[in-house]
This record gives sequence, structure tokens and C-alpha cells, in this order.
Amino acid sequence: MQPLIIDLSGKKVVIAGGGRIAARKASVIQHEKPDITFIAPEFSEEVLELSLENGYTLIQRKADPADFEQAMLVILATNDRSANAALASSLPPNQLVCVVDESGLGNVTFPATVRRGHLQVAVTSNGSSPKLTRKLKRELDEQFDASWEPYTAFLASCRTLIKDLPISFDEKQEQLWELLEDRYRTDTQAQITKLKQLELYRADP
Ligand SMILES: C[C@@]1(CC(=O)O)c2cc3[nH]c(cc4nc(cc5[nH]c(cc(n2)[C@H]1CCC(=O)O)[C@@](C)(CC(=O)O)[C@@H]5CCC(=O)O)C(CC(=O)O)=C4CCC(=O)O)c(CCC(=O)O)c3CC(=O)O
Ligand SMILES: NC(=O)C1=CN([C@@H]2O[C@H](COP(=O)(O)OP(=O)(O)OC[C@H]3O[C@@H](n4cnc5c(N)ncnc54)[C@H](O)[C@@H]3O)[C@@H](O)[C@H]2O)C=CC1
Repeated sequence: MQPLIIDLSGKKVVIAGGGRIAARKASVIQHEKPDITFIAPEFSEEVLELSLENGYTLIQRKADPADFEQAMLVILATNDRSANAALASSLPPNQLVCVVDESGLGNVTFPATVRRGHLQVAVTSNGSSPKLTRKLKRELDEQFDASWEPYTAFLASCRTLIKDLPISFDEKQEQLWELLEDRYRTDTQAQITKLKQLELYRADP
């Protein structure tokens, strides 16, 4: 399995099922602002709340293969294993499909992710142990403290400035490597000074 980073903003995501797991998958991707439709005979409080908050569509009945035609991502999250399997086998091979009770029937699974600004660390056990994945996520959550959020913004700003400087390729690489020194992450003043220095140099090389 190959990890890919996917842009779901404005994309159609159709979820069969309206229970705990349907809600969890939706809440994981909600930051990306996808256009989600839930299809299920019954919806949990969590799904109703998420939908009200984000304007998601709810269709109250059993899911049907035709429901997924326009979806970029399909999440099969009913508690009926045979319904999930039948829906999975009805889908074309070029659609992204997550089957929450039998990952081998689909072609994508969700990793656990820790987000700090522009940085995202994702963990997967390729379905072998979601518990291990969750444990490692908690460890990473502690390892990457809040300083990483402004630091990744600082790195992005510096990179934009450095790319435009009238210096050689090797000098740019040297500048970019220097930003990885830990003092830039832990010391806000060092970040401010560095940014000012780069801006001055850009204005007057
Ligand atoms: C294959 C995958 C498909 C997919 O859903 O994408 C899948 C499948 C299954 N999970 C099951 C169980 C549990 N999963 C969790 C938790 C998470 N599961 C997630 C992902 C994945 N789960 C994908 C691969 C992940 C990987 O590669 O490691 C996480 C990482 C991401 C997320 O959901 O966002 C999220 C933690 C995120 C976080 O903490 O942030 C918990 C814990 C809990 O719920 O508290 C339990 C109960 C305890 C247990 O059983 O271990 C079962 C058995 C169901 C049954 O009882 O029948 C199956 C079905 C099967 O085994 O195939
Ligand atoms: N991937 C994961 O991380 C995990 C997956 N699971 C699996 O996820 C499945 C769902 O679990 P929960 O959300 O907790 O169940 P739940 O009981 O909370 O919700 C099930 C939902 O499926 C709907 N449903 C049933 N038949 C349907 C159909 N034919 N079409 C559309 N919707 C239908 C119900 O109306 C309900 O909304 C479980 O069967 C379990 O095997 C469980 C834990 C973790």
C-alpha cells in the first residue's frame, strides 16, 4: 500500500452508514471541507450534528450502488458486512473506496494522523493493528509539541523568500538546511531575526 496525500476540498464523498464509524471518518476529513452525503436508514446524534454544522446531505434509506456514481471517495461503513461487501463489488475500479470492516475489499484505508501546522505525520499498520496505530499516534502527539505549528509556517515563509534570492542553487540549499537547526523551532526571536534578514537581503542583495 502506498501513502498519498489527497486534496478532498469540495470533492464529493459518499458514506454508506450513519453510525459511530461513519461519524468518525467524516470528522477526520471535515477539515478538508469535502461535500459529504450520508446514506443510511438511521443516523446517530454525532452524524446529525456534523451534518447540521457543515451542511452535509442525509439520505434516509439503505444505500444503493447508484448512490456512489459521482463520488471521488466512497466510505462503506454500515454494520451489515454483506451490504458493505455487495456495495464494494458493484463499484468501478477507478473510484477510491474504504471498506471499514474488510479493508481488502476496498483500495484505501485511513491512517492515524497528527497535525501541526503544515506538518502531518501519518501512521498505518496496513490494517494489521489499528490499536498499534492509535498507540503510536499518541506517542507522536507528545513528541511533536505546539512549537511545530509556528515553526512549519516559518519554514514555508523562509522557503518562499530563499527561492527568490539572487544566489546560487548550492547557497539556497545551504540556507534551507540551516533552518532545520533546532534553535529556530524553539526560539521565536531567532525566527523573527532570520525572516527580517532574508527580507532585507531580498530588498538589497
Ligand atoms: C483497515 C482500517 C480501515 C479504515 O477504517 O480506514 C481499519 C479497520 C478496522 N478497525 C477496527 C477496529 C478499530 N479501529 C480503531 C481505530 C482506528 N482505526 C483506524 C483505521 C483503520 N481501521 C484502517 C487501518 C488502520 C491501520 O492501518 O492501522 C484509525 C487509525 C483511523 C480512523 O479511523 O480515522 C483509527 C485510530 C485513529 C485515532 O485514534 O486517531 C479502534 C479503536 C477505537 O475505535 O477506539 C478499533 C477498535 C479496537 C480494535 O479492534 O483494535 C476493525 C475491527 C472492527 C470490528 O470489530 O469488526 C477494523 C476492520 C478490520 O479489522 O479489517
Ligand atoms: N474501521 C474502523 O476503524 C472500525 C470499523 N468497525 C466496523 O464498522 C462497522 C460500523 O460500526 P458502527 O458505526 O459502530 O455501527 P453502528 O451500529 O453505530 O452504525 C451502523 C450504521 O449502518 C447503517 N446501515 C445498516 N445497513 C445499511 C445499509 N444497507 N445501507 C446503509 N446504511 C446501513 C445503520 O442505519 C447505521 O446508521 C462495524 O460493523 C464494525 O465492523 C468498528 C470499529 C472500528
